[in-house]
Amino acid sequence: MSSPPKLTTIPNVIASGKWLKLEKTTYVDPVGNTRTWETTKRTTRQANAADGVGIIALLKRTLHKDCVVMVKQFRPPIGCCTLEFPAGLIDEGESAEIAALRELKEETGYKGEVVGVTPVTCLDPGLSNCTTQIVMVNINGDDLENTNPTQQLGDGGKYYFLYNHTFSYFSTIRITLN
Ligand SMILES: Nc1nc(=O)[nH]c2c1ncn2[C@H]1C[C@H](O)[C@@H](COP(=O)(O)OP(=O)(O)O)O1
Repeated sequence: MSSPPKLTTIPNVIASGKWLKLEKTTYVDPVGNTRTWETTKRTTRQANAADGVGIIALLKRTLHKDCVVMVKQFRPPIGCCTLEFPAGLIDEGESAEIAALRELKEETGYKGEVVGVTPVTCLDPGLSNCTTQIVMVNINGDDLENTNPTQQLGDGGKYYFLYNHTFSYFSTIRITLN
């Protein structure tokens, strides 16, 4: 089976904010028609890295069933709380693995160990060029450092808001696996 031709695209910025921009992307389709597509992009993208990581973290404790660690948090675009895998943007100079362990510590308080990482994937390519790597992490729940995990939410931006509503807006949920 032959692979589809790589298309040349020309972006034209329609609107730009601190975190996101909206572009009109012009491209020529495989039969020669010039078309456009409305595309959102993150302004924070680092060279040679995915935009962010999603973390599938397994909490392992002696005499307990394993748990998947998730976070409940308020998400402004949908105006309500979601139950999600811990996740976050990759900072400048970070690998996906380092970003995953940092975000897991910040959002749940757990110290983890990376056991796997996926290739870069695009979760909503009809909307955005935004990319993610899923990082698989094990948490040794018997480790003293992991017996009383405390979130490390900063005191700026959304976290200031979250600090005052910690329980209802950002909490760790453990789902037991059978
Ligand atoms: N689209 C966004 N709009 C904002 O107003 N602010 C945003 C957007 N995307 C990210 N951010 C800000 C909010 C946080 O202060 C930082 C980092 O978020 P991070 O924790 O890495 O990622 P999520 O948990 O997935 O929000 O970026």
